[in-house]
Amino acid sequence: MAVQVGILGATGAVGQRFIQLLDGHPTFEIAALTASESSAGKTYREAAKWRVETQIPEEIAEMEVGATTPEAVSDDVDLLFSSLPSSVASEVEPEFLEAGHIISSNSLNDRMADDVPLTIPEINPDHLGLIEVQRDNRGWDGALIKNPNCSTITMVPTLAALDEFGLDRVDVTTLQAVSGAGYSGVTSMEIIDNAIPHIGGEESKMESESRKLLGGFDGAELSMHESTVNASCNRIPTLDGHLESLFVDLADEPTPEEARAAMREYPGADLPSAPEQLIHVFGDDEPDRPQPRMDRSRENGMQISAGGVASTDSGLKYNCLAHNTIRGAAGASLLNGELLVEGGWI
Ligand SMILES: N[C@@H](CC=O)C(=O)O
Repeated sequence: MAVQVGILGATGAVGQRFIQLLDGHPTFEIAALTASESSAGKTYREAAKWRVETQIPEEIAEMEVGATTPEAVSDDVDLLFSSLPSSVASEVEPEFLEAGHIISSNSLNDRMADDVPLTIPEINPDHLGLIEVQRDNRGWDGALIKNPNCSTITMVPTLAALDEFGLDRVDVTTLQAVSGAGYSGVTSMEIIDNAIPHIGGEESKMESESRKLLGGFDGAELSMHESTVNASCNRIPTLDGHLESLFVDLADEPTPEEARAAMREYPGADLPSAPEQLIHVFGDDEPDRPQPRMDRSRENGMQISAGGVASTDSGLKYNCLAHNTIRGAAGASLLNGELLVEGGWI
């Protein structure tokens, strides 16, 4: 049986990635597309300036776009994906939740709320149990689940793999693609021949979300992971794919070989859109990988890459990379939607 899904904020950059990733999905069928009032009533083709490298699926191009209100979305829709700007999402998502909808959201609001699961299916699927706590607290029948920010998703799988060695401290510097800022987020005059050493709010997101993802859940409450995470975030003129350089302190001082093996062997998830292998790890013979253009599309853009693993005085250093608008945004919400189905929440 197909699961009927809707996309809130379907015309934006991440909304378009949802449409691309849902095309041909084995269980999810798009039944609703919403956008701002000015797009409501138009066909998707009229409402959206399509910017993804594949074509708009024909049946989606002709679908009518609705307003982003619970009244405009049929009760038959089983799952909503949200890629709304957080200022809109913080107003509108509660209205859908009170109307009983289940939302897998990429938006920033509520990611750090104590009763909202922030999940990466391969890392902390057990945190979905927070939905019961959320329903008790908020008194709604719906459910809200969030995925982390793209730059957090890029590094956390590698940290989860290394945590078996006792993760104490992480210092990360990012080189983030322009698509992370959304369409026209950074102008060509600002970014060509340049790098911008500031992305508003990004550092604190990486520092807090990563510790929630790696933290524990005892069935009632979450606890944050005890490590210290320091982030420095930079915008560079790549189109897609966030590259990050990490220095990590690990209590057990693994060798680079042991660290590479832990990352390679870290288990994936048995979900339709999950990569076969979560982390692709480059060896010493390819010290210049991963690279955004070469490695962001591995396993349909859903795989994380790591490389350059080497020892330091207090631990290890390495680089990692992920496709920010696929694995780091729409693909992350999609996987969380698949996790909700697998867990019987839908
Ligand atoms: N906040 C991120 C979004 C991810 O792609 C960024 O600015 O890059």
